[in-house]
Amino acid sequence: MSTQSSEVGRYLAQFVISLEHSGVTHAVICPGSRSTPLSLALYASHLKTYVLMDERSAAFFALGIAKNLRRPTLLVSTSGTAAANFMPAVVEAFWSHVPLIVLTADRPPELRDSGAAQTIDQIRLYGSHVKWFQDMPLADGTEILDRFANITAQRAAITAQQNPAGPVHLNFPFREPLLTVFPDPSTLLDPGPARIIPAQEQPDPQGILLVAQWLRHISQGFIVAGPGHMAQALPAMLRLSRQLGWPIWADPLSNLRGLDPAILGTHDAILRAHAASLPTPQAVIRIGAPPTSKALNQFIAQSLLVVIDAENSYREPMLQEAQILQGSADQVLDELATALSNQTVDPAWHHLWQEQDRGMRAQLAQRLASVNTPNEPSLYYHLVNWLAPLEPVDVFVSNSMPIRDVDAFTLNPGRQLRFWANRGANGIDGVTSTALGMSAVQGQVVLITGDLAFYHDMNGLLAAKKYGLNALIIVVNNDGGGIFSFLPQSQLAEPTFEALFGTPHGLTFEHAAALYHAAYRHTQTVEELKAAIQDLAPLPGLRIIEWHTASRQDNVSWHAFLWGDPV
Ligand SMILES: Cc1ncc(C[n+]2csc(CCOP(=O)(O)OP(=O)(O)O)c2C)c(N)n1
Ligand SMILES: C=C(O[C@H]1C=C[C@H](C(=O)CCC(=O)O)[C@@H](C(=O)O)[C@@H]1O)C(=O)O
Ligand SMILES: [Mg+2]
Repeated sequence: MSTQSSEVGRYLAQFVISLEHSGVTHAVICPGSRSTPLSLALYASHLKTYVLMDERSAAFFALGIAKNLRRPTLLVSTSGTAAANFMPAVVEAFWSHVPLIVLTADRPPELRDSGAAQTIDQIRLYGSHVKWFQDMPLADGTEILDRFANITAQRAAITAQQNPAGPVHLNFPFREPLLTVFPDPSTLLDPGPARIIPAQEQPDPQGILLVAQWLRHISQGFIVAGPGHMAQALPAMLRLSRQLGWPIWADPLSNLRGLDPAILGTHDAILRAHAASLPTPQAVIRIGAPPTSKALNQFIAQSLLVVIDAENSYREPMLQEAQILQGSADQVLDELATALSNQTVDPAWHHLWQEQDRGMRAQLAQRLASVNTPNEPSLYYHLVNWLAPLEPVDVFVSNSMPIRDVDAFTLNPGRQLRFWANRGANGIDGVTSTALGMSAVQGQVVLITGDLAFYHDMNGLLAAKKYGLNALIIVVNNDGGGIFSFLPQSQLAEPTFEALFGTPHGLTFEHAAALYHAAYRHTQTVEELKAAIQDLAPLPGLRIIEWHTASRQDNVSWHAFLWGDPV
C-alpha cells in the first residue's frame, strides 16, 4: 500500500488554490492526525496560517480575524470532540454574521458508527448554525473531482461572504495513508472567473413609500444607530436627522460617537435615571442591530419602528409594530428623506433631547472627573484619554457589564477607539481569543474584559505568546458576575444569590499572566489604573492589567449615584 497519497494531494491543492482565488487569506489550524492532508495543504499554501492547540480558543481566534477582515477565514480540526469544540464560535459567527469556512477532517464512511476511534457523527455537526454544509467526497484522482474541488471552494467562500455573512462547514473524510504529496501547481485547473455573481440588492421603492406614509405626520421620533458598520450611512443619517428634527442616538458598537456634534450617546444613562419622566418617541428609525442598551430598547418598545437592515436579517426582538427595510442603509435613508420632504418638524423635541444629553454629560463629568476610589465607570469615562498613546486602536469589549459600561460612560471616542464585541450570542466565552484574532490582523488590540469572561478563555492567551501579538488586556475583576447585581435575581437572599449568580472565585490572575509571559500590573485605585495603562500601553506584546475594582454591590451604588439617584 502506498505510504503517501497523491490523489488527495491533487484534490486538496485544487481546493486551496481556489479558496485563495476567492479571496481567502488566513487559516487557523488545530493539530490532529486525520486532518493531516488539510494541514499540509494549507501550510504549503500562500495563506497566512496560525496553529493553535485548543479548538475552542482557536475558533474564536479565527472569528476575530474574520470579524476584522470582513472576509472568510479558514478553520481546520481533526475528527471527534476537536470538531465539536468549534461550536461556540460557530454559533457566534452565525448570529453576528461573520464569515468562517470550517473544515473538519473525518473518518471515511465505512468507519462511521462502527466503534472506530475518534469517530463521531460530523454530518451537519453545527446544525442550523451554519449557512451551508457539504460532506465532501473522498479523493479518487478523477478530473471531475478537480472540478468539484474548485467549484466547492468558490461556493464555500461566496456563501460565507454573501449577505448576511456567516459560517459554512465542509466535512472531509480521509482514508489512510494520511501523509500527502502535492502536485506542481501549474498542473492544477485554473479556478477561472468567479462562478457566482451575487444579486445587487436595491431598496424597494414601494417599501420606502409605505414607510414614508407611516411616518407622514410624526414629528417626535428617534434615529438609532445600532451595532454595525455605520460609517457609510452617517452622512445620510445626519441629513435625515436635520430634516426631521429627530435626535440620533448611537450605540457604542456603531462607532459613530464623537464623529459629529449631532451624534448623541448618553441615552442609556439618561433613560436609567429619568425614563419615567420623559416623553417616548412616536416612531424610531433604527439602522442595524438592536442597541446594547436595554433601557433604550424598553423605552422605545411602544413606538412605531422602522428597521433599516443592510444585513438582510430580521432583528426585532421587542415584537412591536415594525417595518423592516432591507438594503444598504445610506440608499434607504436618502430615499426615505426624499419621500419625507415637507415633513412637520417639532424644534422643541430635538431641543429637549439635546438638553438631556448636555445635562447628563455635565453630571457625569462633575461626578467622575476626579474620583479616585475604585469604581467601574471611571475606567470607561476616561478611556479615550488614557489610551491616547495607542490610538487609533481596536477595543474589544466583553459581554456583561463591560459593554454596558462602555455604552453608559464612554461618550466621545471619535475615530480614536473602534469598539467591537461578540453580540451575536452575547457569550462570555472566547472573548480573549476573538480580541487576539483582531490583533493578528490590526497589529494591536485593547481588550476590556470581566473576570469570569477572562477566566473562561485563559487558554486563548497562548496565541499572544506564540505569535508575539500586541494586546493590552484590562481585566475588571469584581470577583464574579457583576451583571447579576443589576438584575432582579439580586433580591434573592444569601447564600442563594452569591452561590448561583454572584459566583465569587477569589482568583487573581498574576500567575496566568506569568504563564504566558505577559507584563502584569495589579491595580485598585483609579490613579493606579491610570498609571498602569499609561505605563503598559506603549509597550509591545501581551500586557495584562488586573483592576481589582469595588465590590459588585458597591458598583451598583456607584452606577445609581452617577445616573442621578443620591447614594
Ligand atoms: C458562555 C456563557 N456562559 C454564561 C453566560 C451568562 N452570563 C452572562 S454575563 C455573566 C457573568 C459575567 O461575569 P464577568 O465576565 O466577570 O463580567 P461582569 O458582569 O462582572 O462585568 C454570565 C455568567 C454567558 N452569557 N455566556
Ligand atoms: C446573564 C445573562 O444575560 C442577561 C444579562 C443581562 C441582560 C439584562 O437584563 C441587562 C440589564 C440592563 O442592561 O439593565 C439580560 C437581558 O438582556 O435580558 C441578559 O439575558 C443570561 O444568562 O441571560
Ligand atoms: Mg466580573
